[in-house]
Amino acid sequence: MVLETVLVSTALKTVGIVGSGLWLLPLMLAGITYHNYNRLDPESPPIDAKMIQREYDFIVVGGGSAGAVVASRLSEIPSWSTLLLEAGPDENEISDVPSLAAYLQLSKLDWAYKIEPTGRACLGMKNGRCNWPRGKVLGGSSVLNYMLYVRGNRKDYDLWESLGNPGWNYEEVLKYFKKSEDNRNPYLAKTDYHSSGGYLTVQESPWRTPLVLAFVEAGQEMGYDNRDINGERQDGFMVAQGTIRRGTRCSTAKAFLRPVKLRKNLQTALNAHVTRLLINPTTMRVYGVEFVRHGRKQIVLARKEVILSAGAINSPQIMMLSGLGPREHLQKLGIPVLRNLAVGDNLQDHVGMGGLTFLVDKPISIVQNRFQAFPMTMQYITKGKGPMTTLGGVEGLAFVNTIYGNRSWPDIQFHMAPASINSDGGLKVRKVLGLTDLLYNTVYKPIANKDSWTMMPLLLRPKSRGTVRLKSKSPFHYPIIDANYFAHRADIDTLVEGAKIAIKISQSPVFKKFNSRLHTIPFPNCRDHKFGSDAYWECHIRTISMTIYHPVGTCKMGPEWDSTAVVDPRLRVYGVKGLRVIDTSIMPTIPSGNTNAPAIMVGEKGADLIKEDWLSPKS
Ligand SMILES: Cc1cc2nc3c(=O)[nH]c(=O)nc-3n(C[C@H](O)[C@H](O)[C@H](O)COP(=O)(O)OP(=O)(O)OC[C@H]3O[C@@H](n4cnc5c(N)ncnc54)[C@H](O)[C@@H]3O)c2cc1C
Repeated sequence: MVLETVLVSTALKTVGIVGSGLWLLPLMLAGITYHNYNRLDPESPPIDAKMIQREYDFIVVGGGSAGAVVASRLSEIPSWSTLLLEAGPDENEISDVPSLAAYLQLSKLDWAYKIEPTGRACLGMKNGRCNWPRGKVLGGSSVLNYMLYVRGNRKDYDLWESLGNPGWNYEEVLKYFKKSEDNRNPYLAKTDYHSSGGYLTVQESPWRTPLVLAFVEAGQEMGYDNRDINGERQDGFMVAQGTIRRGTRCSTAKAFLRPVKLRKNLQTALNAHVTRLLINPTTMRVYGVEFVRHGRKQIVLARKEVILSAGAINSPQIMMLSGLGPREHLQKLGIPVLRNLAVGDNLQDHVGMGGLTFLVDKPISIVQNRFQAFPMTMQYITKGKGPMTTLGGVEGLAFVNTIYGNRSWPDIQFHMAPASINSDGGLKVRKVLGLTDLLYNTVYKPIANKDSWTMMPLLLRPKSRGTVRLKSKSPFHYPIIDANYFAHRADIDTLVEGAKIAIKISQSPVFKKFNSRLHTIPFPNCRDHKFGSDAYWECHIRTISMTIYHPVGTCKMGPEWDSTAVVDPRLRVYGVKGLRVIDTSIMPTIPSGNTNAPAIMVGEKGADLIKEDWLSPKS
């Protein structure tokens, strides 16, 4: 009876989260419950604090990739008390499953943002607007992400330091990447660039298709090495590493918060939406935050500091709601300006070309309706193996350079997946992308459920810059996000070159074994251009302009003389006492690679900066 109740309630809860179209859920949930997964897991979920004290030493706003790290590390000091406020709930059984990553988008664990239409990008999405998922859950976007573990290029961090940020060069940040890491692939763990024993588990998915091996071999045929792209050099091809543990997702909440949940000096409050900072306008000191929890407005005070780790959209939103931001914008909304700062500027994201599809003749790709629910689910539950452990479908990664880049600092990344938009028969992927019916029905429906694979060329260092602005004074109105993709001509030119390299890779001899060929139904809005010409690829890129969800830069770190800087190199907000920002928004330029590991690195380093500032004899 107890078992049945648990099953039914978990199933109902989950179906509410991911929709009812998922045929394998009941089976999976039965298996998970039968094996009493929670009890076997040495790290059971964190404790949601019912009662919140009046005052803490530190308040961390947002328990995402960076915030979870900050809260965990601050609570290592027994005499400091820390409160972590997170707007979303805890993770669930579905978010644990690596292959179901896309199913979390547009669910209640997603802020479900959309960017403004520009007419230059996202033309194949409904109303010309791309979806911008962000995790609204403990663990933040590390719960929604595709788990790819990528650090970026050493030159990214050397650049940060050269912009006036001492302590942020590659050698310095490498220490922090390694501090977090527990790499479980021995061939990587033993190198100088990786480590074992940290909180964050990193390993390859235990399952792969022959297509990823062909991808790596094709890279070699093109003159690129099969190498650890997080190691000495970045250019090359490899089977992806991911933040997974025993075949399931290792979010930052699992990695950094669960092991320390019994510490008396750390409290975590879920479903606590921070609405503004409390700032004394005379002293310009932040002394607490206001938040809404279960419909009730509350305040909590900070003795030492408030740390904003709400991510690249919400950290600037909270600052602007509190009177810290661009003067004219705040005045227009009637928000008293406490400090004129370039908050919300400098928005950068990796935009890529989605939908490039190659068909193959052999049954070697991921085709949703071919996978057998029962054996696949049992393999996942009992052994942590099989297709359900694939990193959101992505198997291979590569860094290459176009004619505009160079080998030591590649300008294009490829994500290779043994599936494409057609592989689930139109059930989910087209929806999370927000594709128009015309585009899907014309191009992808004719090949629905056919064996295929994709490569997504991604622009690593865009020149275009966007903004985040408030829609209104209400903390519950979504901010206006203008990604401003392709404002700069060079961005589109580089991506077109990336597309051509991708096609060359797909034509290499190794892929011929599978009779791999480009899917050539033209996009309806691109028919005026000759298929395969530069102009056609440009039109394709502007039609399925794909974010891979890496917004950064909106509370830029920089030296005092840089008028666009919001935080100093110790991540303290200029002109305000007791306030730091520690998340992807501080990045002055976007790293050349996926941003989760860099966000965790920022969390690690940020926590150490706080410790240095409060514990050194001088302070
Ligand atoms: C769908 C998707 C796929 C991705 N795939 C990858 C990948 O494979 N590899 C990779 O490296 N990167 C990936 N990324 C990017 C990566 O996950 C992010 O860059 C990283 O998680 C950002 O970390 P953060 O700490 O800046 O913000 P987040 O992790 O987003 O954390 C912000 C937290 O603050 C909370 N919050 C926001 N506002 C408030 C408020 N007002 N009050 C209280 N709490 C608040 C949020 O709910 C959230 O928990 C992906 C991202 C997404 C969305």
